[in-house]
Amino acid sequence: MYDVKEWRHVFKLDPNKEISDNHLEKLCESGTDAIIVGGTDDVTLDKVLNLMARIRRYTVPCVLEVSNLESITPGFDLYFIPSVLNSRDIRWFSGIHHEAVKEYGELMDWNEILIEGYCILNDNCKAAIQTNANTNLDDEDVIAYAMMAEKMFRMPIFYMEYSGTYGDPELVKKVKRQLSETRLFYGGGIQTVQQAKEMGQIADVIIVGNAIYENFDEALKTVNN
Ligand SMILES: CC(C)=CCC/C(C)=C/CC/C(C)=C/CC/C(C)=C/CC/C(C)=C/CC/C(C)=C/CC/C(C)=C/COP(=O)(O)OP(=O)(O)O
Ligand SMILES: O=P(O)(O)OC[C@@H](O)CO
Ligand SMILES: [Mg+2]
Repeated sequence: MYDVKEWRHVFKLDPNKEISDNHLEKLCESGTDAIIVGGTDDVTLDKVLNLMARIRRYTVPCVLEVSNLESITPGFDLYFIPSVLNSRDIRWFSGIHHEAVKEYGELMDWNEILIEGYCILNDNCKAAIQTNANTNLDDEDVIAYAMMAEKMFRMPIFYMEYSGTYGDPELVKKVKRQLSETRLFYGGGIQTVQQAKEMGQIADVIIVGNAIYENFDEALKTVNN
């Protein structure tokens, strides 16, 4: 199922973290809609290739969320390219992307590439620090970024990224009301079934990341809620 419009739940696996074969099998066969491979720290080609090969034993769609140019490899079903709308540094919005397209544009299969308009909302997360994101945003600011993603840039995905901390369901609701075409991805701090239910009822897709490494049994239960 490679159509993100059909997705409700995704696990995000960090190539820089260990996962046992047993846990990986349970995630891949859980009924989740896809596995995203992505992270911020030490994402190397070797680690990405290793994780991709292990996920490839299963039929679940497998997506690379590109975090640097060095670790891009063929073999994934889809490629998600983050573009950080609230970065203070244009490199993370379009700069690296421009370099990449200049170098590899002719080789890229645009049918398998989706741009994610990221709005990073947790000041302390690694992605916010790396991209120098302005997280000092009120609700109207976030809604404006969502509208830009959909109406101005026609991005297929608007990603509310609270990485490591649970976000504000009321704000996610307000953003959801603004979007009709662009899919709303919510990620951050989902550790329990209750949280998955709450955000899953609002956002189009919820992403569960760190809980996989911190509380595996609870993370697994977040599917189908
Ligand atoms: C060979 C082949 C098949 C080619 C495919 C062609 C292709 C896809 C080419 C790419 C073209 C392109 C436009 C590339 C641009 C690439 C790029 C590097 C863009 C910048 C990405 C970016 C803005 C990264 C910033 C960080 C970020 C937003 C990361 C997202 C992931 C994230 C937030 C993870 C959570 O962090 P985590 O590490 O889990 O944190 P904790 O440890 O605290 O949990
Ligand atoms: O790791 P957590 O906090 O679950 O966040 C998931 C994902 O949005 C990270 O990019
Ligand atoms: Mg993480």
